[in-house]
Amino acid sequence: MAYYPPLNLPAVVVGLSLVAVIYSVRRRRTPYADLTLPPGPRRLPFVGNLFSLPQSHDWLAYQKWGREIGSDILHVDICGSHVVVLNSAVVAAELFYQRSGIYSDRPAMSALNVILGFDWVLAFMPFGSKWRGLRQAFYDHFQPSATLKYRPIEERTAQEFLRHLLDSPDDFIQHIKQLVGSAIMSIGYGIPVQPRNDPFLDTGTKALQALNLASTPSALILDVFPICESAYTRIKYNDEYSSPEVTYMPSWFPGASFKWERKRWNRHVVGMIEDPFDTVQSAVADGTQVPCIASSMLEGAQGKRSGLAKQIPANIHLAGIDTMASSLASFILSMALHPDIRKKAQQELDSVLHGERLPTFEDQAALPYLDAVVKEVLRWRPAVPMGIPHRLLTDDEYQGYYIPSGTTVMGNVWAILHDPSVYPNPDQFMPERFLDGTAPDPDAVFGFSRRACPGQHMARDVIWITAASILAAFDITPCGDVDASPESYTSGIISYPAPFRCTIRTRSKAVEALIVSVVHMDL
Ligand code: HEM
Repeated sequence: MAYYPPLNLPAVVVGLSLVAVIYSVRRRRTPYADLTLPPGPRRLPFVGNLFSLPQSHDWLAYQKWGREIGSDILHVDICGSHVVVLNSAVVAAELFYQRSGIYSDRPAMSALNVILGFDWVLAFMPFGSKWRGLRQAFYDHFQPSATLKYRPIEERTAQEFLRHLLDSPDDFIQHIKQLVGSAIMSIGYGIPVQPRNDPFLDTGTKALQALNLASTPSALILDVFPICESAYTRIKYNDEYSSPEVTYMPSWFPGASFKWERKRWNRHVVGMIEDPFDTVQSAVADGTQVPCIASSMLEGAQGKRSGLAKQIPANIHLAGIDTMASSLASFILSMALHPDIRKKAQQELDSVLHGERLPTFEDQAALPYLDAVVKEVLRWRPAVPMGIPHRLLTDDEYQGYYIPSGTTVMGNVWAILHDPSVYPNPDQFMPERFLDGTAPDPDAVFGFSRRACPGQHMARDVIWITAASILAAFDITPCGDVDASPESYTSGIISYPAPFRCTIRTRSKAVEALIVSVVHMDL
């Protein structure tokens, strides 16, 4: 549940008005002065759209505004700070892909980067040399051919998940988190996780709570102020992580309540990157380490020198855990609500496995319908529906509109994947759309261009093998009324289904025996 700290309203208005004046003076000096900004909702003087910003489910509000205005590019003004929202695949391609050199930066996200200490997170780093180095190292471990190495771990964790489901099917959400956490900790650190209250996963959960907290509108207001811009510039160009501007900011300053939040959350943010890495270092020293990304990087000179060995696995943990858990929860929800689709996917699985074994990645080519089901889950309920904001590096002109340097540019993943001209009847769950070649793959779910999710191949694999394993072994039916409406999902960077109940039963005694025989040795 997001927590919104109280705002000091008069201070907000005075501060923001000052910023608005600065921005309007800046604007008049540009060669784009005659062009208009993209269309958007009506703005008030100085504060712009500050008071009409969506309070929740931004992706739905921006989709609606776009339809009302009749434009798939929208402009929103927050006290002179510009936000542009892209509601279609075409505009996202033309800006994010064709002009990637200027549309791949990130906004300052001061509450996250400067105050809470998330400056090691690739997803929040400015477009620059530090980002490039980490992204390249990430790519080395997560390009398609490299991710094949992780498949045995993913198959094993999916089988363990079946065993947990067999023991306590009602706790399926807890088991999903355990499954994803187990895969990530094995691949990243070679560390097995505890069945309950695992210390590393618990620290990660708290750090992710802090992340949600610092992504609320009141925290993002910090970015409107030049003082934060200055702190950000130091980080960007001088590789500095301390920021006196923010540290000495008075407590009445809008958004500054996050300074005090630092005390509460920073130890979890730091613990998430330090604790498992310390464990790996000790195990390497005494020769007991299991091969994993952290240990392989520690063996390489580059990883040792630059801290990459610490940052890469922590980034997998932070970026991978809730995103994959959300998608798997949506998969279970979609299967509970669509028994015909579930049965069709199970028939396909039965024709390949004959009830004699559990699925492996070798079966993937023979299961096109299941593949389409997984794509439809990603499209129907995208885990990061508003994407992660990009930032424009220079002034730009598009379709006769002026887009100022520093604009925050959001690809509305939800609107793109629910565009009826690309995905007819977008609100319906219809895997068939991916079988007849009419619908493009829902790649936007993983973001755009140079910032697109580098973990997407692993994510697709984990979701696929888990979906195949569940359907091979279990029937899923709803318990009472289940609400899967877009509004029932949580708001925030990562969106999850509201808690729901369903009945998960093994399909036969034979498959039950199969699960026990495959997994009992590992538990
Ligand atoms: C269903 C699962 C996932 C979804 C829906 C997802 C989605 C996204 C999205 C939308 C972005 C932002 C892209 C942009 O800015 O345009 C992103 C970035 C990122 N993702 Fe994922 N992700 C998933 C799983 C993973 C996993 C498993 C990992 C790690 C192995 C990962 C690592 C990252 C990283 C490091 C970034 C930052 C990239 C950058 O800023 O350069 N993600 N992801």
